[in-house]
Amino acid sequence: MAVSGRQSDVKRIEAISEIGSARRLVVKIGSALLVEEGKPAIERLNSLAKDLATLREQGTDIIVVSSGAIALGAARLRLPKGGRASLADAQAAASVGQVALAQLWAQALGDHDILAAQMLVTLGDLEDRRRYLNAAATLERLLETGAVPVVNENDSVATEEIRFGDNDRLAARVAQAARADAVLLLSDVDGLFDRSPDEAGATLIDQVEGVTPEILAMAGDGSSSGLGSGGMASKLEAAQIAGRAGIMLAIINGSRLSPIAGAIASDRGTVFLPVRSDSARKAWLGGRLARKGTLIVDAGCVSAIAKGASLLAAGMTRVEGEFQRGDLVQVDGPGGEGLGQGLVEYSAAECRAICGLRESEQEAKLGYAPRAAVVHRDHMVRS
Ligand SMILES: Nc1ncnc2c1ncn2[C@@H]1O[C@H](COP(=O)(O)OP(=O)(O)O)[C@@H](O)[C@H]1O
Ligand SMILES: N[C@@H](CCC(=O)OP(=O)(O)O)C(=O)O
Repeated sequence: MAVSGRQSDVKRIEAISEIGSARRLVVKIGSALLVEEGKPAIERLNSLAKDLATLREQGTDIIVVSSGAIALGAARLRLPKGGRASLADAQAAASVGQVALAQLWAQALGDHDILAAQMLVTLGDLEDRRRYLNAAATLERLLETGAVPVVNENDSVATEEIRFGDNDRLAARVAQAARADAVLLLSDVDGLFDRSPDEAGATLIDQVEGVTPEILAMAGDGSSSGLGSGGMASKLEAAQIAGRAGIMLAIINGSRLSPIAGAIASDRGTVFLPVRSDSARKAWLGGRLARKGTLIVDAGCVSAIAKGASLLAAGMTRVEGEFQRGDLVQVDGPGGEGLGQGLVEYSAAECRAICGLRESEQEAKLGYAPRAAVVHRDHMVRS
């Protein structure tokens, strides 16, 4: 069973109307769509399950990423603020709500003779390469058996600093792990608008090629519709993660009945075209989220990195954060512009000691022969 290797077996899909031809599809549904006033939105869930069953009959593997545990659990436990008043509340609510959520999916998919398989993951499960490959293998096996994995974050154990918090980025990471061709994020809006859809004159963007700073600005402060946590900002981050892995991502309106069939028929929504197809390992690295620190580099280093060179100590001007050798760090240019991220070859203290030094000057500071680079190009992914 191949779970690593290149992403080249991902089929290139460029329009919502082509979703039906996807070999493997991840569909994410948010809390706001699945839970209404503390109760499951059964009609919507059943209609979505019917769409998913149709796609499966046509030969598309389906993975569901479903939010809603906290919202459902909070209503059952009568917790304030939808269970989000504190981390402890959210974790308790998720424990109670996840049982209900799994039952709902088992029933909705079961009506179409499809077995639902619950899979709860934490950020750490997908950040560590070995655990990531293990999760990938589980997904692969489940799909082989014909079950539909229903994935959610394991909210009852995930801690604040190391959690996704939104299921948009989780969906993109799952798509990468499963080598899916496309991700559909179901929202309560038709897609990405050029400004908040509540503002007069807001226009739907049909297609995005590369999530630029201008595109990111359209999501505003990232606030969401209420029950959810990610807002449009986390959907754009998800698009970046998927795009880097060569996977198309689309945002469509999930509030209507038969949302996927409707979006395929009308081709309405926002499509984020895959920007490149990194190797599976580089795509995994680029999609990692838990950065431990930042290395700031000078203009010369910016152009060297742009040409594919490694990050050398001589080009480093500042080191932020505390990290150990092998940790993931962000790499920024002199103006704070994000250049990429990679696995660092030194601890933060060692980086500070050799910051700005040439190779010949480093040994005296380190007490041992310096390594080839601070971040080697093979372990760096550009933004
Ligand atoms: N530029 C934008 N385009 C579309 N929606 C936006 C934009 N800026 C902010 N939003 C808000 O993002 C919300 C969708 O995110 P969210 O509520 O987190 O959904 P979900 O719970 O489905 O993940 C929309 O209802 C809208 O209010
Ligand atoms: N994992 C959480 C959902 C996180 C979240 O709020 O996601 P979303 O509603 O998609 O913005 C839950 O099941 O309640």
